[in-house]
Amino acid sequence: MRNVASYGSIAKVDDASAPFSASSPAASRWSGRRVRPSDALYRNAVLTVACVLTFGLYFCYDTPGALVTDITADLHLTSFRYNLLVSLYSWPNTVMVFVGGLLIDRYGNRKSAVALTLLVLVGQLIMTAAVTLRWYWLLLVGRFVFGIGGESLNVCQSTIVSRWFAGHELAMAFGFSLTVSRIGSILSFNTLPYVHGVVGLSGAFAVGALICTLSIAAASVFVCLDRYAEQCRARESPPSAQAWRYRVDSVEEEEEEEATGSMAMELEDGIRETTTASGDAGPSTATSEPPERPQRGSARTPPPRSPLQLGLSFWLCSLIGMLAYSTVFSFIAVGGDFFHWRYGASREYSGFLVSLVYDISMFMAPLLGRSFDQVGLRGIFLLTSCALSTLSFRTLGTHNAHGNPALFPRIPLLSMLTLGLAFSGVSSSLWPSMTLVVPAASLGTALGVAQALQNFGTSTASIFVGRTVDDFGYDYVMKVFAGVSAVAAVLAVWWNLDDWVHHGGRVNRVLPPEPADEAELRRQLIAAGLAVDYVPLYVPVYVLISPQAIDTVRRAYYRRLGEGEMGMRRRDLYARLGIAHPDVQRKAAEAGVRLPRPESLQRPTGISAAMTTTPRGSATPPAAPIVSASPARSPGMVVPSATRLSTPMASASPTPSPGSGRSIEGQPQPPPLPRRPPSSSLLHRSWKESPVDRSNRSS
Ligand SMILES: C[C@H](NC(=O)[C@@H](N)CCCCN)C(=O)O
Repeated sequence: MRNVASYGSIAKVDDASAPFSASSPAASRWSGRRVRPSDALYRNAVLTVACVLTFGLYFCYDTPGALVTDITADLHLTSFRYNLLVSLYSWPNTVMVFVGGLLIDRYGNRKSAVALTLLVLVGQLIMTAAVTLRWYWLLLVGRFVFGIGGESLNVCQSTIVSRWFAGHELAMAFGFSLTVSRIGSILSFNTLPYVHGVVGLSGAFAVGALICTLSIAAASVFVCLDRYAEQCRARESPPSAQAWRYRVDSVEEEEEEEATGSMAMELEDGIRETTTASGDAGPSTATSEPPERPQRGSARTPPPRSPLQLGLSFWLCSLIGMLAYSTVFSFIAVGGDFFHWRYGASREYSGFLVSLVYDISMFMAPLLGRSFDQVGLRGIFLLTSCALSTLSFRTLGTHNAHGNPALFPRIPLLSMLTLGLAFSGVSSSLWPSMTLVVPAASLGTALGVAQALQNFGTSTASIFVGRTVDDFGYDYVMKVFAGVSAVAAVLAVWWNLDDWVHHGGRVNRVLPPEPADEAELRRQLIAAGLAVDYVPLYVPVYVLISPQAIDTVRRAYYRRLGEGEMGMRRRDLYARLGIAHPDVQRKAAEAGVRLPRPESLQRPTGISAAMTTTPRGSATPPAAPIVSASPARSPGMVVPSATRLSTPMASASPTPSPGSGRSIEGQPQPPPLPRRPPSSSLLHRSWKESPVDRSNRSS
């Protein structure tokens, strides 16, 4: 997968470790226990404030559109001047939002959220002052500032959502954020004309500024919630545990490792964890923002990737978004005019048809998001949505002899319904998919690039429409839009194939349940002494010296010697008794090495010494201890088979008593047998008593 340090996971880590048991957050608050970041209430609060972050932005973004006739009349704007004002949101963002993404990766979501909501407010206040003073140039300045803050705020919101809700809630959380944004747009279109009638243009812009303060309040609450989550995590997780990061299952391991310099282990029962000495990059990450930037304390902290390193999958996804969004956004900008011109629709009905795109998206976004979380298929849905978009524009642009749409005669409503569905599908599947194809540390950068491309596409499409409509008419524009959507669909096919072939179909997979459960399981294992809470650097070492690894090597070696299970057991018995195996004695004799006397062979170190002095180096390996593959279970705890891999030998075996020593690998020995003088009769009896052993011996 790709690694997103899910706040969900972090929250559950808190959940697992915190000494709370009450399930109702409200009840627990009254009973004295603190609310934990993993509580549903807490997470819903985070989602709410994350959604409200862009509410003011979307309300104000659509203010010129909602007041187009009033603005142009009151400020005496030509069509060109009006369009310049509108497009000044997008043009700077073909570059600036990319810079914003980099800064978000660098400074983190909390600082960014506050700074960007403030910037949006400042932009809106400048515009309010401009319409009051009737200074057009100031209006342009205000829109410019507003746009710079606004698009980066979109990116910031996406990174917050993806980090708190990574996993099986991701798309739904994105869906809710889209819904709130759409409500902002719809509210703007439906209330501002009335507000303007009551308080005038300045008042209408001031209402927008007022709503922007809501977003600032949301950003402030987010800072508190996020910081509290970080504190919980820091308090309840030991530093080494903080280095654990749980992966969203959809980013390939190799990408993860490449991106974070980490090592991923796949445990036997499919638990996938990533340990990392890194995390999101940033200068202030050492201790300040664990949820965003988990502790690393390592020089291996990778910087966010440069856009060129983000991979084909990301670029395809961004291009699809650019094409799909640019057609819809620029259509929305001229839709009212189009319906009036083509169908003679009234201003109200045209407005209704255009707003259907947002209306449908508002309702569909969380529903689609939930479906994506449950069935996956984001990539397939993005492809279907692009195809549906093609169909919608094609039907709007193809007309019969009477000038009515050929496929849906006199019912542009149907085309708009399908376009609304298509737009919902694109917006609901694109952004969650985006978070699955790039490493967490580069998410801000990636979303910045994607938004920059989208702004470039939208600005270009708007200019294209402006220049084309007069000469070739709307039908031509609709056909071009259908063609652009078809290209997006083709890219979506490519994107799906690439993802399927190279990444195992991650964008279409159902994300696993929150890895929090795994975190809890690990915590229980550690508490029970059945797993180690090791630091990332030790992981490769641990894999190499794990009981399984040693046992595998031992078995492979013995098999080469032609020995079966019983032969191996016999060697174990020798080892327990601290006696050199006859093979060892023979090889020692061949090599001219004097074995220590039997008394000293009681100590495995004696064996080790004897073994290591074997000149050929390939002499019989030490008799490795029998490793228990079934550690004891603590009451009420489910221990998966994975336990074996994560169970240190030290905890699987009692502490070696003096004299039991360690094998050559430094592993603790199983409990020693009662110390008695080595006796060949004892060994003899052991063999003789087992018929299997007997046959083994004779063979
Ligand atoms: C999330 C996405 N928004 C964007 O991509 C913004 N760049 C566009 C803002 C335009 C607001 N009407 C979306 O709205 O689906």
